Amino acid sequence: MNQTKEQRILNFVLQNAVRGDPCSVLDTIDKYCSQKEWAMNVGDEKGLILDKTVEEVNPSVALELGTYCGYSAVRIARLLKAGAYLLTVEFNPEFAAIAKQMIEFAGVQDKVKLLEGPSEEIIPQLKKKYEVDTLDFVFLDHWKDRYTPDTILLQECNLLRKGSVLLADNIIFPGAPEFLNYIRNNPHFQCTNYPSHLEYMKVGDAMEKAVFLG
Ligand SMILES: Cn1ncc2cc([C@H](O)c3cccc(CNC(=O)c4cc(-c5ccc(F)cc5)cc(O)c4O)c3)ccc21
Ligand SMILES: [Mg+2]
Repeated sequence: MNQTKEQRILNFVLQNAVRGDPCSVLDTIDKYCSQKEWAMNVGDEKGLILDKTVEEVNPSVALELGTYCGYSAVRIARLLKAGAYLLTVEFNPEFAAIAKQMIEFAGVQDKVKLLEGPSEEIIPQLKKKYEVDTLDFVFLDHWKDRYTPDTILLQECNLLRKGSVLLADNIIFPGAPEFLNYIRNNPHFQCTNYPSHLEYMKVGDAMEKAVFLG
């Protein structure tokens, strides 16, 4: 049976990265996806913006929407303080299986809880089923037309508190115009744009940070 691209990425990591070393896993994925097969990981350039935001927020509880192969889950988890954790949501079972192995190989499995299912189902379960009070940090990287409804759902479920930080990928490419319009015209959010480039390409992209004002 032919391997999927995501399986090829995982195998390249298992054979070339250092087990238990998150940075080596990230570097190995970036090497494969820039030299062999492009894939929609946040990548090394936008990854630095993600790193700086996570370090600035220093979250106790973080949420990621769109795990894919686990690249940004590893990227976020490696920066979390003792006792802090990341909940990452993936609805595609193949991607979830790859990400689980990627996260375990990187050695960050104790800091990451991979939740399988669509965000619109998982978000309303976070308080009762996953014992979340509020979220300190949310990374949005799933379907771009879901950024706005899920941001609204997070507010409706009282999962944001004054100072909660959202960071959204792909504001320019593929683009999230409806989200940009929603969040920038919403008085409950303070927005900052971070111009960058599409992962592994010379194409322009950007990330948008939105701080919830309560
Ligand atoms: C509801 N729900 N709940 C959980 C959940 C999880 C998923 C999956 O993880 C998933 C699957 C497919 C696509 C995405 C979104 N990502 C993208 O579409 C993207 C595209 C490109 C790009 C750029 C240039 C191209 F030419 C083509 C694609 C660059 C990027 O960085 C991306 O993030 C996410 C989906 C819906 C989900
Ligand atoms: Mg993305």
